[in-house]
Amino acid sequence: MLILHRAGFVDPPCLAPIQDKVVPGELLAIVGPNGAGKSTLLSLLSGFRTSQLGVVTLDGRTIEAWTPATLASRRALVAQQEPMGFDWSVRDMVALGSDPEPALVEQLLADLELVSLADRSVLRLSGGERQRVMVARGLCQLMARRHDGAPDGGLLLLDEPTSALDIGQQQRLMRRLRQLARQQHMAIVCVLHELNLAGTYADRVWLMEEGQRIAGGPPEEVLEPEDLARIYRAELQALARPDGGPAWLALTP
Ligand SMILES: Nc1ncnc2c1ncn2[C@@H]1O[C@H](COP(=O)(O)OP(=O)(O)OP(=O)(O)O)[C@@H](O)[C@H]1O
Repeated sequence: MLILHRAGFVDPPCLAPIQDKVVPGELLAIVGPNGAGKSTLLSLLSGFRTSQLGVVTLDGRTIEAWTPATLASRRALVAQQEPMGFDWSVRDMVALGSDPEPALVEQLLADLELVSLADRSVLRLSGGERQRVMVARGLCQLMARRHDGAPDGGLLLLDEPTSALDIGQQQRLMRRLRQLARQQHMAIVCVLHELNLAGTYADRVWLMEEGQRIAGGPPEEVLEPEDLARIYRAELQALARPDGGPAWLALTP
């Protein structure tokens, strides 16, 4: 489990202290306008930047105390627009750095709808295909390196994983991530711009504004149409859902 103990940054990009945890089995969405600090927060959660205020602990140890190799077995970060590097095949890219069982790679290729592309060079993919390859690679990193004593499925951090996906791919990816969080007992954190995806699939939502997490909780509590219209400076129409979940949000013409 990852716990933020009033962790944050004072040097730019700044992040006001956050006290919260990310729990195995949950899908957590981070939302907020451009420049609100979502990627900055991911750099804190991943340990790529060290907290300058409180501390971040993973499985009870400060994140800096982990060696790179053991940390890589417990958390994976898929950044926005990761470089593809060399002329690897999709299958090799998914497995890169993880030494997985071949069956795991084939399973992930099937899960992310990449089977027909498995032997193609990653340099010859569309934007959405590339995005799914990098999500599969992040999952492979955690699932291949899982050791017997691991308390849970680890922490997967995804920065805008749906930004290049069509609506069908968005739906299938978000459903699969939610299912993997449950089945693998994995904590999955997604930065999302599409608020309806956060409202539909996330167990909890953190809302960022100007370097602060201003709300955190179940989607129906955090995704308040009036607050969102103000924060995003957008004119929104809120449509009630029959199941009583958070309202669907549409842009007014
Ligand atoms: N190295 C840096 N030095 C100073 N400020 C930075 C640096 N990197 C980012 N920033 C600023 O910090 C703020 C937060 O950036 P961040 O990338 O976390 O936002 P974001 O919420 O992920 O935005 P987006 O939705 O556009 O991806 C922005 O105002 C950005 O300009």
